[in-house]
Amino acid sequence: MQELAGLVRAVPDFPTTGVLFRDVSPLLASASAFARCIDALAEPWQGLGVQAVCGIEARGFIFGAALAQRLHAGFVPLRKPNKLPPPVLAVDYQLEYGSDRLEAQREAVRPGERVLLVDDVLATGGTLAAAAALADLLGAELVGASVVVELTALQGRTRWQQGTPLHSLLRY
Ligand SMILES: O=P(O)(O)OC[C@H]1O[C@H](OP(=O)(O)OP(=O)(O)O)[C@H](O)[C@@H]1O
Ligand SMILES: Nc1ncnc2[nH]cnc12
Repeated sequence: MQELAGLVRAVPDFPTTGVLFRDVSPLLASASAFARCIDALAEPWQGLGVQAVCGIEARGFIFGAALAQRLHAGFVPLRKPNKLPPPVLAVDYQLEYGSDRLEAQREAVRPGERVLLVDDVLATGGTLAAAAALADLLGAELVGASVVVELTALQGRTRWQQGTPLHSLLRY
């Protein structure tokens, strides 16, 4: 985990002044670190019958697609507005630096399908909470969520639903 942490770059004042951006690009660029990261993300969910991994645009797609393969699950993209053809379901949310909307195709998940949410970073928790609300709208059974980086000072975990597992690999 130490090696993975060393491959997340801290970038001050990006994308706006006052934000310390955690950049996972160096981790992705290392074949061994990326593989270890996917191993570690998959570990808590082995044997829990995850049927679909829902990755959050954009960086959540990278980790989510690889994790879906590792868990022998399908992949469902949760996308920013106006990217998916209709019919879609949508949830609006606030970010550390702005507001946004997540959309999923209405038929993307079968009712009761066991889904796992994946993203690169948990900051204020708005994105992951919106993804959980979207999974609910889709009629999915939410098994839990995994993120690579948790920014603990922003207390995003307090916006996560109690009783549903939320795993993070690296905490700052
Ligand atoms: O916990 P929160 O405060 O909601 O923030 C976390 C979200 O912010 C970033 O995404 P961003 O919207 O910047 O999009 P990107 O992945 O397309 O760069 C990150 O990838 C998470 O999805
Ligand atoms: N500080 C941060 N670094 C990387 N991604 C983020 N998403 C929200 N806040 C972020």
